[in-house]
Amino acid sequence: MSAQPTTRVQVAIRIRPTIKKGSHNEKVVVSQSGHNGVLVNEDTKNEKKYVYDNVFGSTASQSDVYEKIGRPMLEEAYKGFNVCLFAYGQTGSGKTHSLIGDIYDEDKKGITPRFIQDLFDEAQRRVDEDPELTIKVSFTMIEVYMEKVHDLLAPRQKGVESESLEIHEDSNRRVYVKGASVHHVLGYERAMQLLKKGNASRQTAETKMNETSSRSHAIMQISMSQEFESIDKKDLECTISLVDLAGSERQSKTESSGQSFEEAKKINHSLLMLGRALNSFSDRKNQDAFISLRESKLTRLLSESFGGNSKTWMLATVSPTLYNITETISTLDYASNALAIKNKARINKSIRDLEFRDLVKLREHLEACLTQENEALAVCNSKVEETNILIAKLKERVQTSNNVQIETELERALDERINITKKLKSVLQAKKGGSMSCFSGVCTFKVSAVGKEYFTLVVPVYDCGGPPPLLVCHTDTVWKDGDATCDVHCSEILHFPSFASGGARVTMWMGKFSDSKVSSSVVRADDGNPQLLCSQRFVVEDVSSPRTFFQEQPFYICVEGFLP
Ligand SMILES: Nc1ncnc2c1ncn2[C@@H]1O[C@H](COP(=O)(O)OP(=O)(O)OP(=O)(O)O)[C@@H](O)[C@H]1O
Repeated sequence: MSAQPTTRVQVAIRIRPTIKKGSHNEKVVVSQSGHNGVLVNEDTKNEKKYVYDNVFGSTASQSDVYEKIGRPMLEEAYKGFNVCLFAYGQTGSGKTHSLIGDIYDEDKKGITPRFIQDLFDEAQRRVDEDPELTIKVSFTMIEVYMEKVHDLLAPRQKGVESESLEIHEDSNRRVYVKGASVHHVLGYERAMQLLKKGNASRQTAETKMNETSSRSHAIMQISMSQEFESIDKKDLECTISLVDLAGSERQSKTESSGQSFEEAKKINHSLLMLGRALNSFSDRKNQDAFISLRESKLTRLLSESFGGNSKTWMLATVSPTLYNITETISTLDYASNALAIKNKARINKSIRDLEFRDLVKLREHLEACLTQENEALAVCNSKVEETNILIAKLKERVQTSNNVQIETELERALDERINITKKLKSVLQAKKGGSMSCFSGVCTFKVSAVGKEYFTLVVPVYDCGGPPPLLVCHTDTVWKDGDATCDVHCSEILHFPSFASGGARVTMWMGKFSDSKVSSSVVRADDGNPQLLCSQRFVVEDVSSPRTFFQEQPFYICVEGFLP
């Protein structure tokens, strides 16, 4: 597999303005230094400077923050990269203010509404420029509260706790929340309605530090696809994740008790796990990071954003006062760790694009077969024509003389014609490979863990007059003494198109090892779906860790259908 270029997580700090509360020590000890520095000045002797990608002082506007973070994210999203922004900081330091703000006030609205507005404006501009382009946008919003995942956009009944959802991984090892509602959105207004609804459903409570403190981590996810009618242009898709983390807090300061205390414990635990994962990544102990990302719901959901297929931004918010100095330093250290994390983002080309390319290749292949068959047919026809002429001449001579030699010649010529006809048939049969291929599609998957995994793969076949075929598979993977063994079994093809009644064949191979290609025999559909019973073992020796093996070994299965 070719190496992906790495991109570093972009880290910005926002220092909030002071709020007069009277009783606290409001002495300002944290300030901006240049466009990317933070100066911490607890007393005149202890001055420390931190450096990041961007720093916003207490007078920075919402628009300043958007231009430095939101706009570059939008540009990357339109190129087809997954992008993620997460806001981290002490409770009351301005995460929700920066990420969402007041959506009804032009000056006070945060990064998310500005991003969505620009996303739709840009979509309109692109569609006006290219009428063959369709841009689709969908919106999902979930929260992690007390280590449970909830859909913030699902209808809620008062007093009834909403359903807790499971986190799953698809065959490409992408994490998703099963059952979270996906809302297709046509414009800014609808997106704002959803954002407002999701925000209102979020768990908030009044604490000593913040009147409307977010008690959950909220993840807003926007999926965007750019589909072109012309097959010359590549379809693109991406996921945009905007994460408003619950605030880190010290129980002594927030004076939480009872339910609030339990909430605070869970919040602090998940943030601690996230911090450990950041530490491991910045220390490059990736093996440990892999493990810690699975230790809380939050880190699991954010796993792609650290070290994975995403361009990631972090906005850490801090208070400038001496009263909050311990939390501020902890946030600044947290953010410094994030500076060292490198991701492997790649442009996401959609499956539809592959279908088009497969279709074009198939058409070229069929046209080449047809040309070859026509040429073979023309050669055979001319030979048959020649022997017919010879036979006619010999018959004429037999009629005029009764020569034995001529009769023998005639018999030989007749035999030759039979042979040529037989040859013609076998040439045509060989060219068709038994029967004529009518579709082919290549599916890809990765194994996610040692053991058995059952799954179905969508066969990317374009225009087969119904739902695309589904390949039912399972894998059985063992990692022993440094050798990884993976048995891949294909058992059935569902939704098999009826026009391919000549049967089906599967060919499997493993990414790096194209010489590992193996094909099954052609299995007839016989009025139903082809039952394949096709298994193949792939072995890779000297694998340093199963994780390397799983992440780097895509498997491919080509499914072909044949005409009768
Ligand atoms: N940069 C800022 N400029 C003006 N007001 C701000 C700024 N940052 C925060 N605030 C105000 O401070 C209050 C608390 O901010 P916010 O709710 O965004 O904090 P938070 O970090 O999300 O806290 P929590 O983690 O408890 O949810 C809000 O009233 C918000 O409008």
